Amino acid sequence: MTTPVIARTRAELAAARGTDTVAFVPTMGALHDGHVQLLKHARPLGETLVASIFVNPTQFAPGEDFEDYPRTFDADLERCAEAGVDVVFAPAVPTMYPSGMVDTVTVDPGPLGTILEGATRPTHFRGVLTVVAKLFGLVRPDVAVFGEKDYQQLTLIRQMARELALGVEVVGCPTVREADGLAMSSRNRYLTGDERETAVALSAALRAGVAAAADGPDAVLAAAHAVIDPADVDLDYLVLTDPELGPAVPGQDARLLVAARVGKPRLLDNTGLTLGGNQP
Ligand SMILES: Nc1ncnc2c1ncn2[C@@H]1O[C@H](COP(=O)(O)OP(=O)(O)OP(=O)(O)O)[C@@H](O)[C@H]1O
Ligand SMILES: CC(C)(CO)[C@@H](O)C(=O)[O-]
Ligand code: BAL
Repeated sequence: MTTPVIARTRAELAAARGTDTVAFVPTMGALHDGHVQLLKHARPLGETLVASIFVNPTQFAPGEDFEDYPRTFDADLERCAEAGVDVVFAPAVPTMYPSGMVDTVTVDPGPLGTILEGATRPTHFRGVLTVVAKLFGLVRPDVAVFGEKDYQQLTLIRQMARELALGVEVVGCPTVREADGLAMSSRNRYLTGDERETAVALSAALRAGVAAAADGPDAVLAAAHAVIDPADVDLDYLVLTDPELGPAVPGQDARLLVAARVGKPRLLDNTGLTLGGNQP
């Protein structure tokens, strides 16, 4: 087991990073087995493995859970050590935002940032992409690993790295689930016992959609909707797209994405599938 170096400042990070190739896993902490899987996936992808733990204020809108977001630094450090992390970058807010939260240059996520999550959280992806761009600038990774659980985020970060030529290879990692199918998420700890049982409907809906894939897009959506009881689950969206989040095409690979509030937390899940049906 390694003991990670903890870097709090930009100078400490630069010293700890060294000159070897770097694989990087950005997180907001409250680490669970999903994060550990990302770290294990990233471990062989660089000589040095850097994880960041930073609850980024600019991706939370006023009234969202920035203050309440779980912070479990000591336990996170143990999980990082077990997963072979060399450097944990855990900056304070002014280290990431030296001028305060008033950066005049930010990353515009473009049209993809306004749909799905972006329709409900209109400032979210600007905050995510801006902090990820800053983290890339500070950590200077060769490879960065993100979870498919946040599929729209992964898609946007890939697009940013490609279109802004950031020189970072963005790698996606499959969603890690609880035994009953619920996607692991730091916010699952907000669920009460009853809500935890209800929350399994999201992954069950995705499985029902996948089981109907051969019958085409309408059948997928009908099967998935049939699993969700609107009395318990406050559904935000349940949609079928192509893998780039454009319109789904019969006969081709697709993505089925769901977001819903179950009690306090807003939960996300998604899956890949191949649609039956005739191509137009
Ligand atoms: N169940 C999971 N499987 C795979 N990757 C995951 C999972 N949960 C989170 N990740 C990934 O971990 C990285 C850090 O995510 P973050 O720290 O926001 O955790 P989270 O569990 O998604 O938290 P939240 O509950 O706030 O959405 C992201 O790339 C995210 O997609
Ligand atoms: C990518 C990220 C670390 C940026 O704050 C965050 O959105 C997350 O943990 O998914
Ligand atoms: N993993 C998503 C981070 C957020 O909801 O702010």
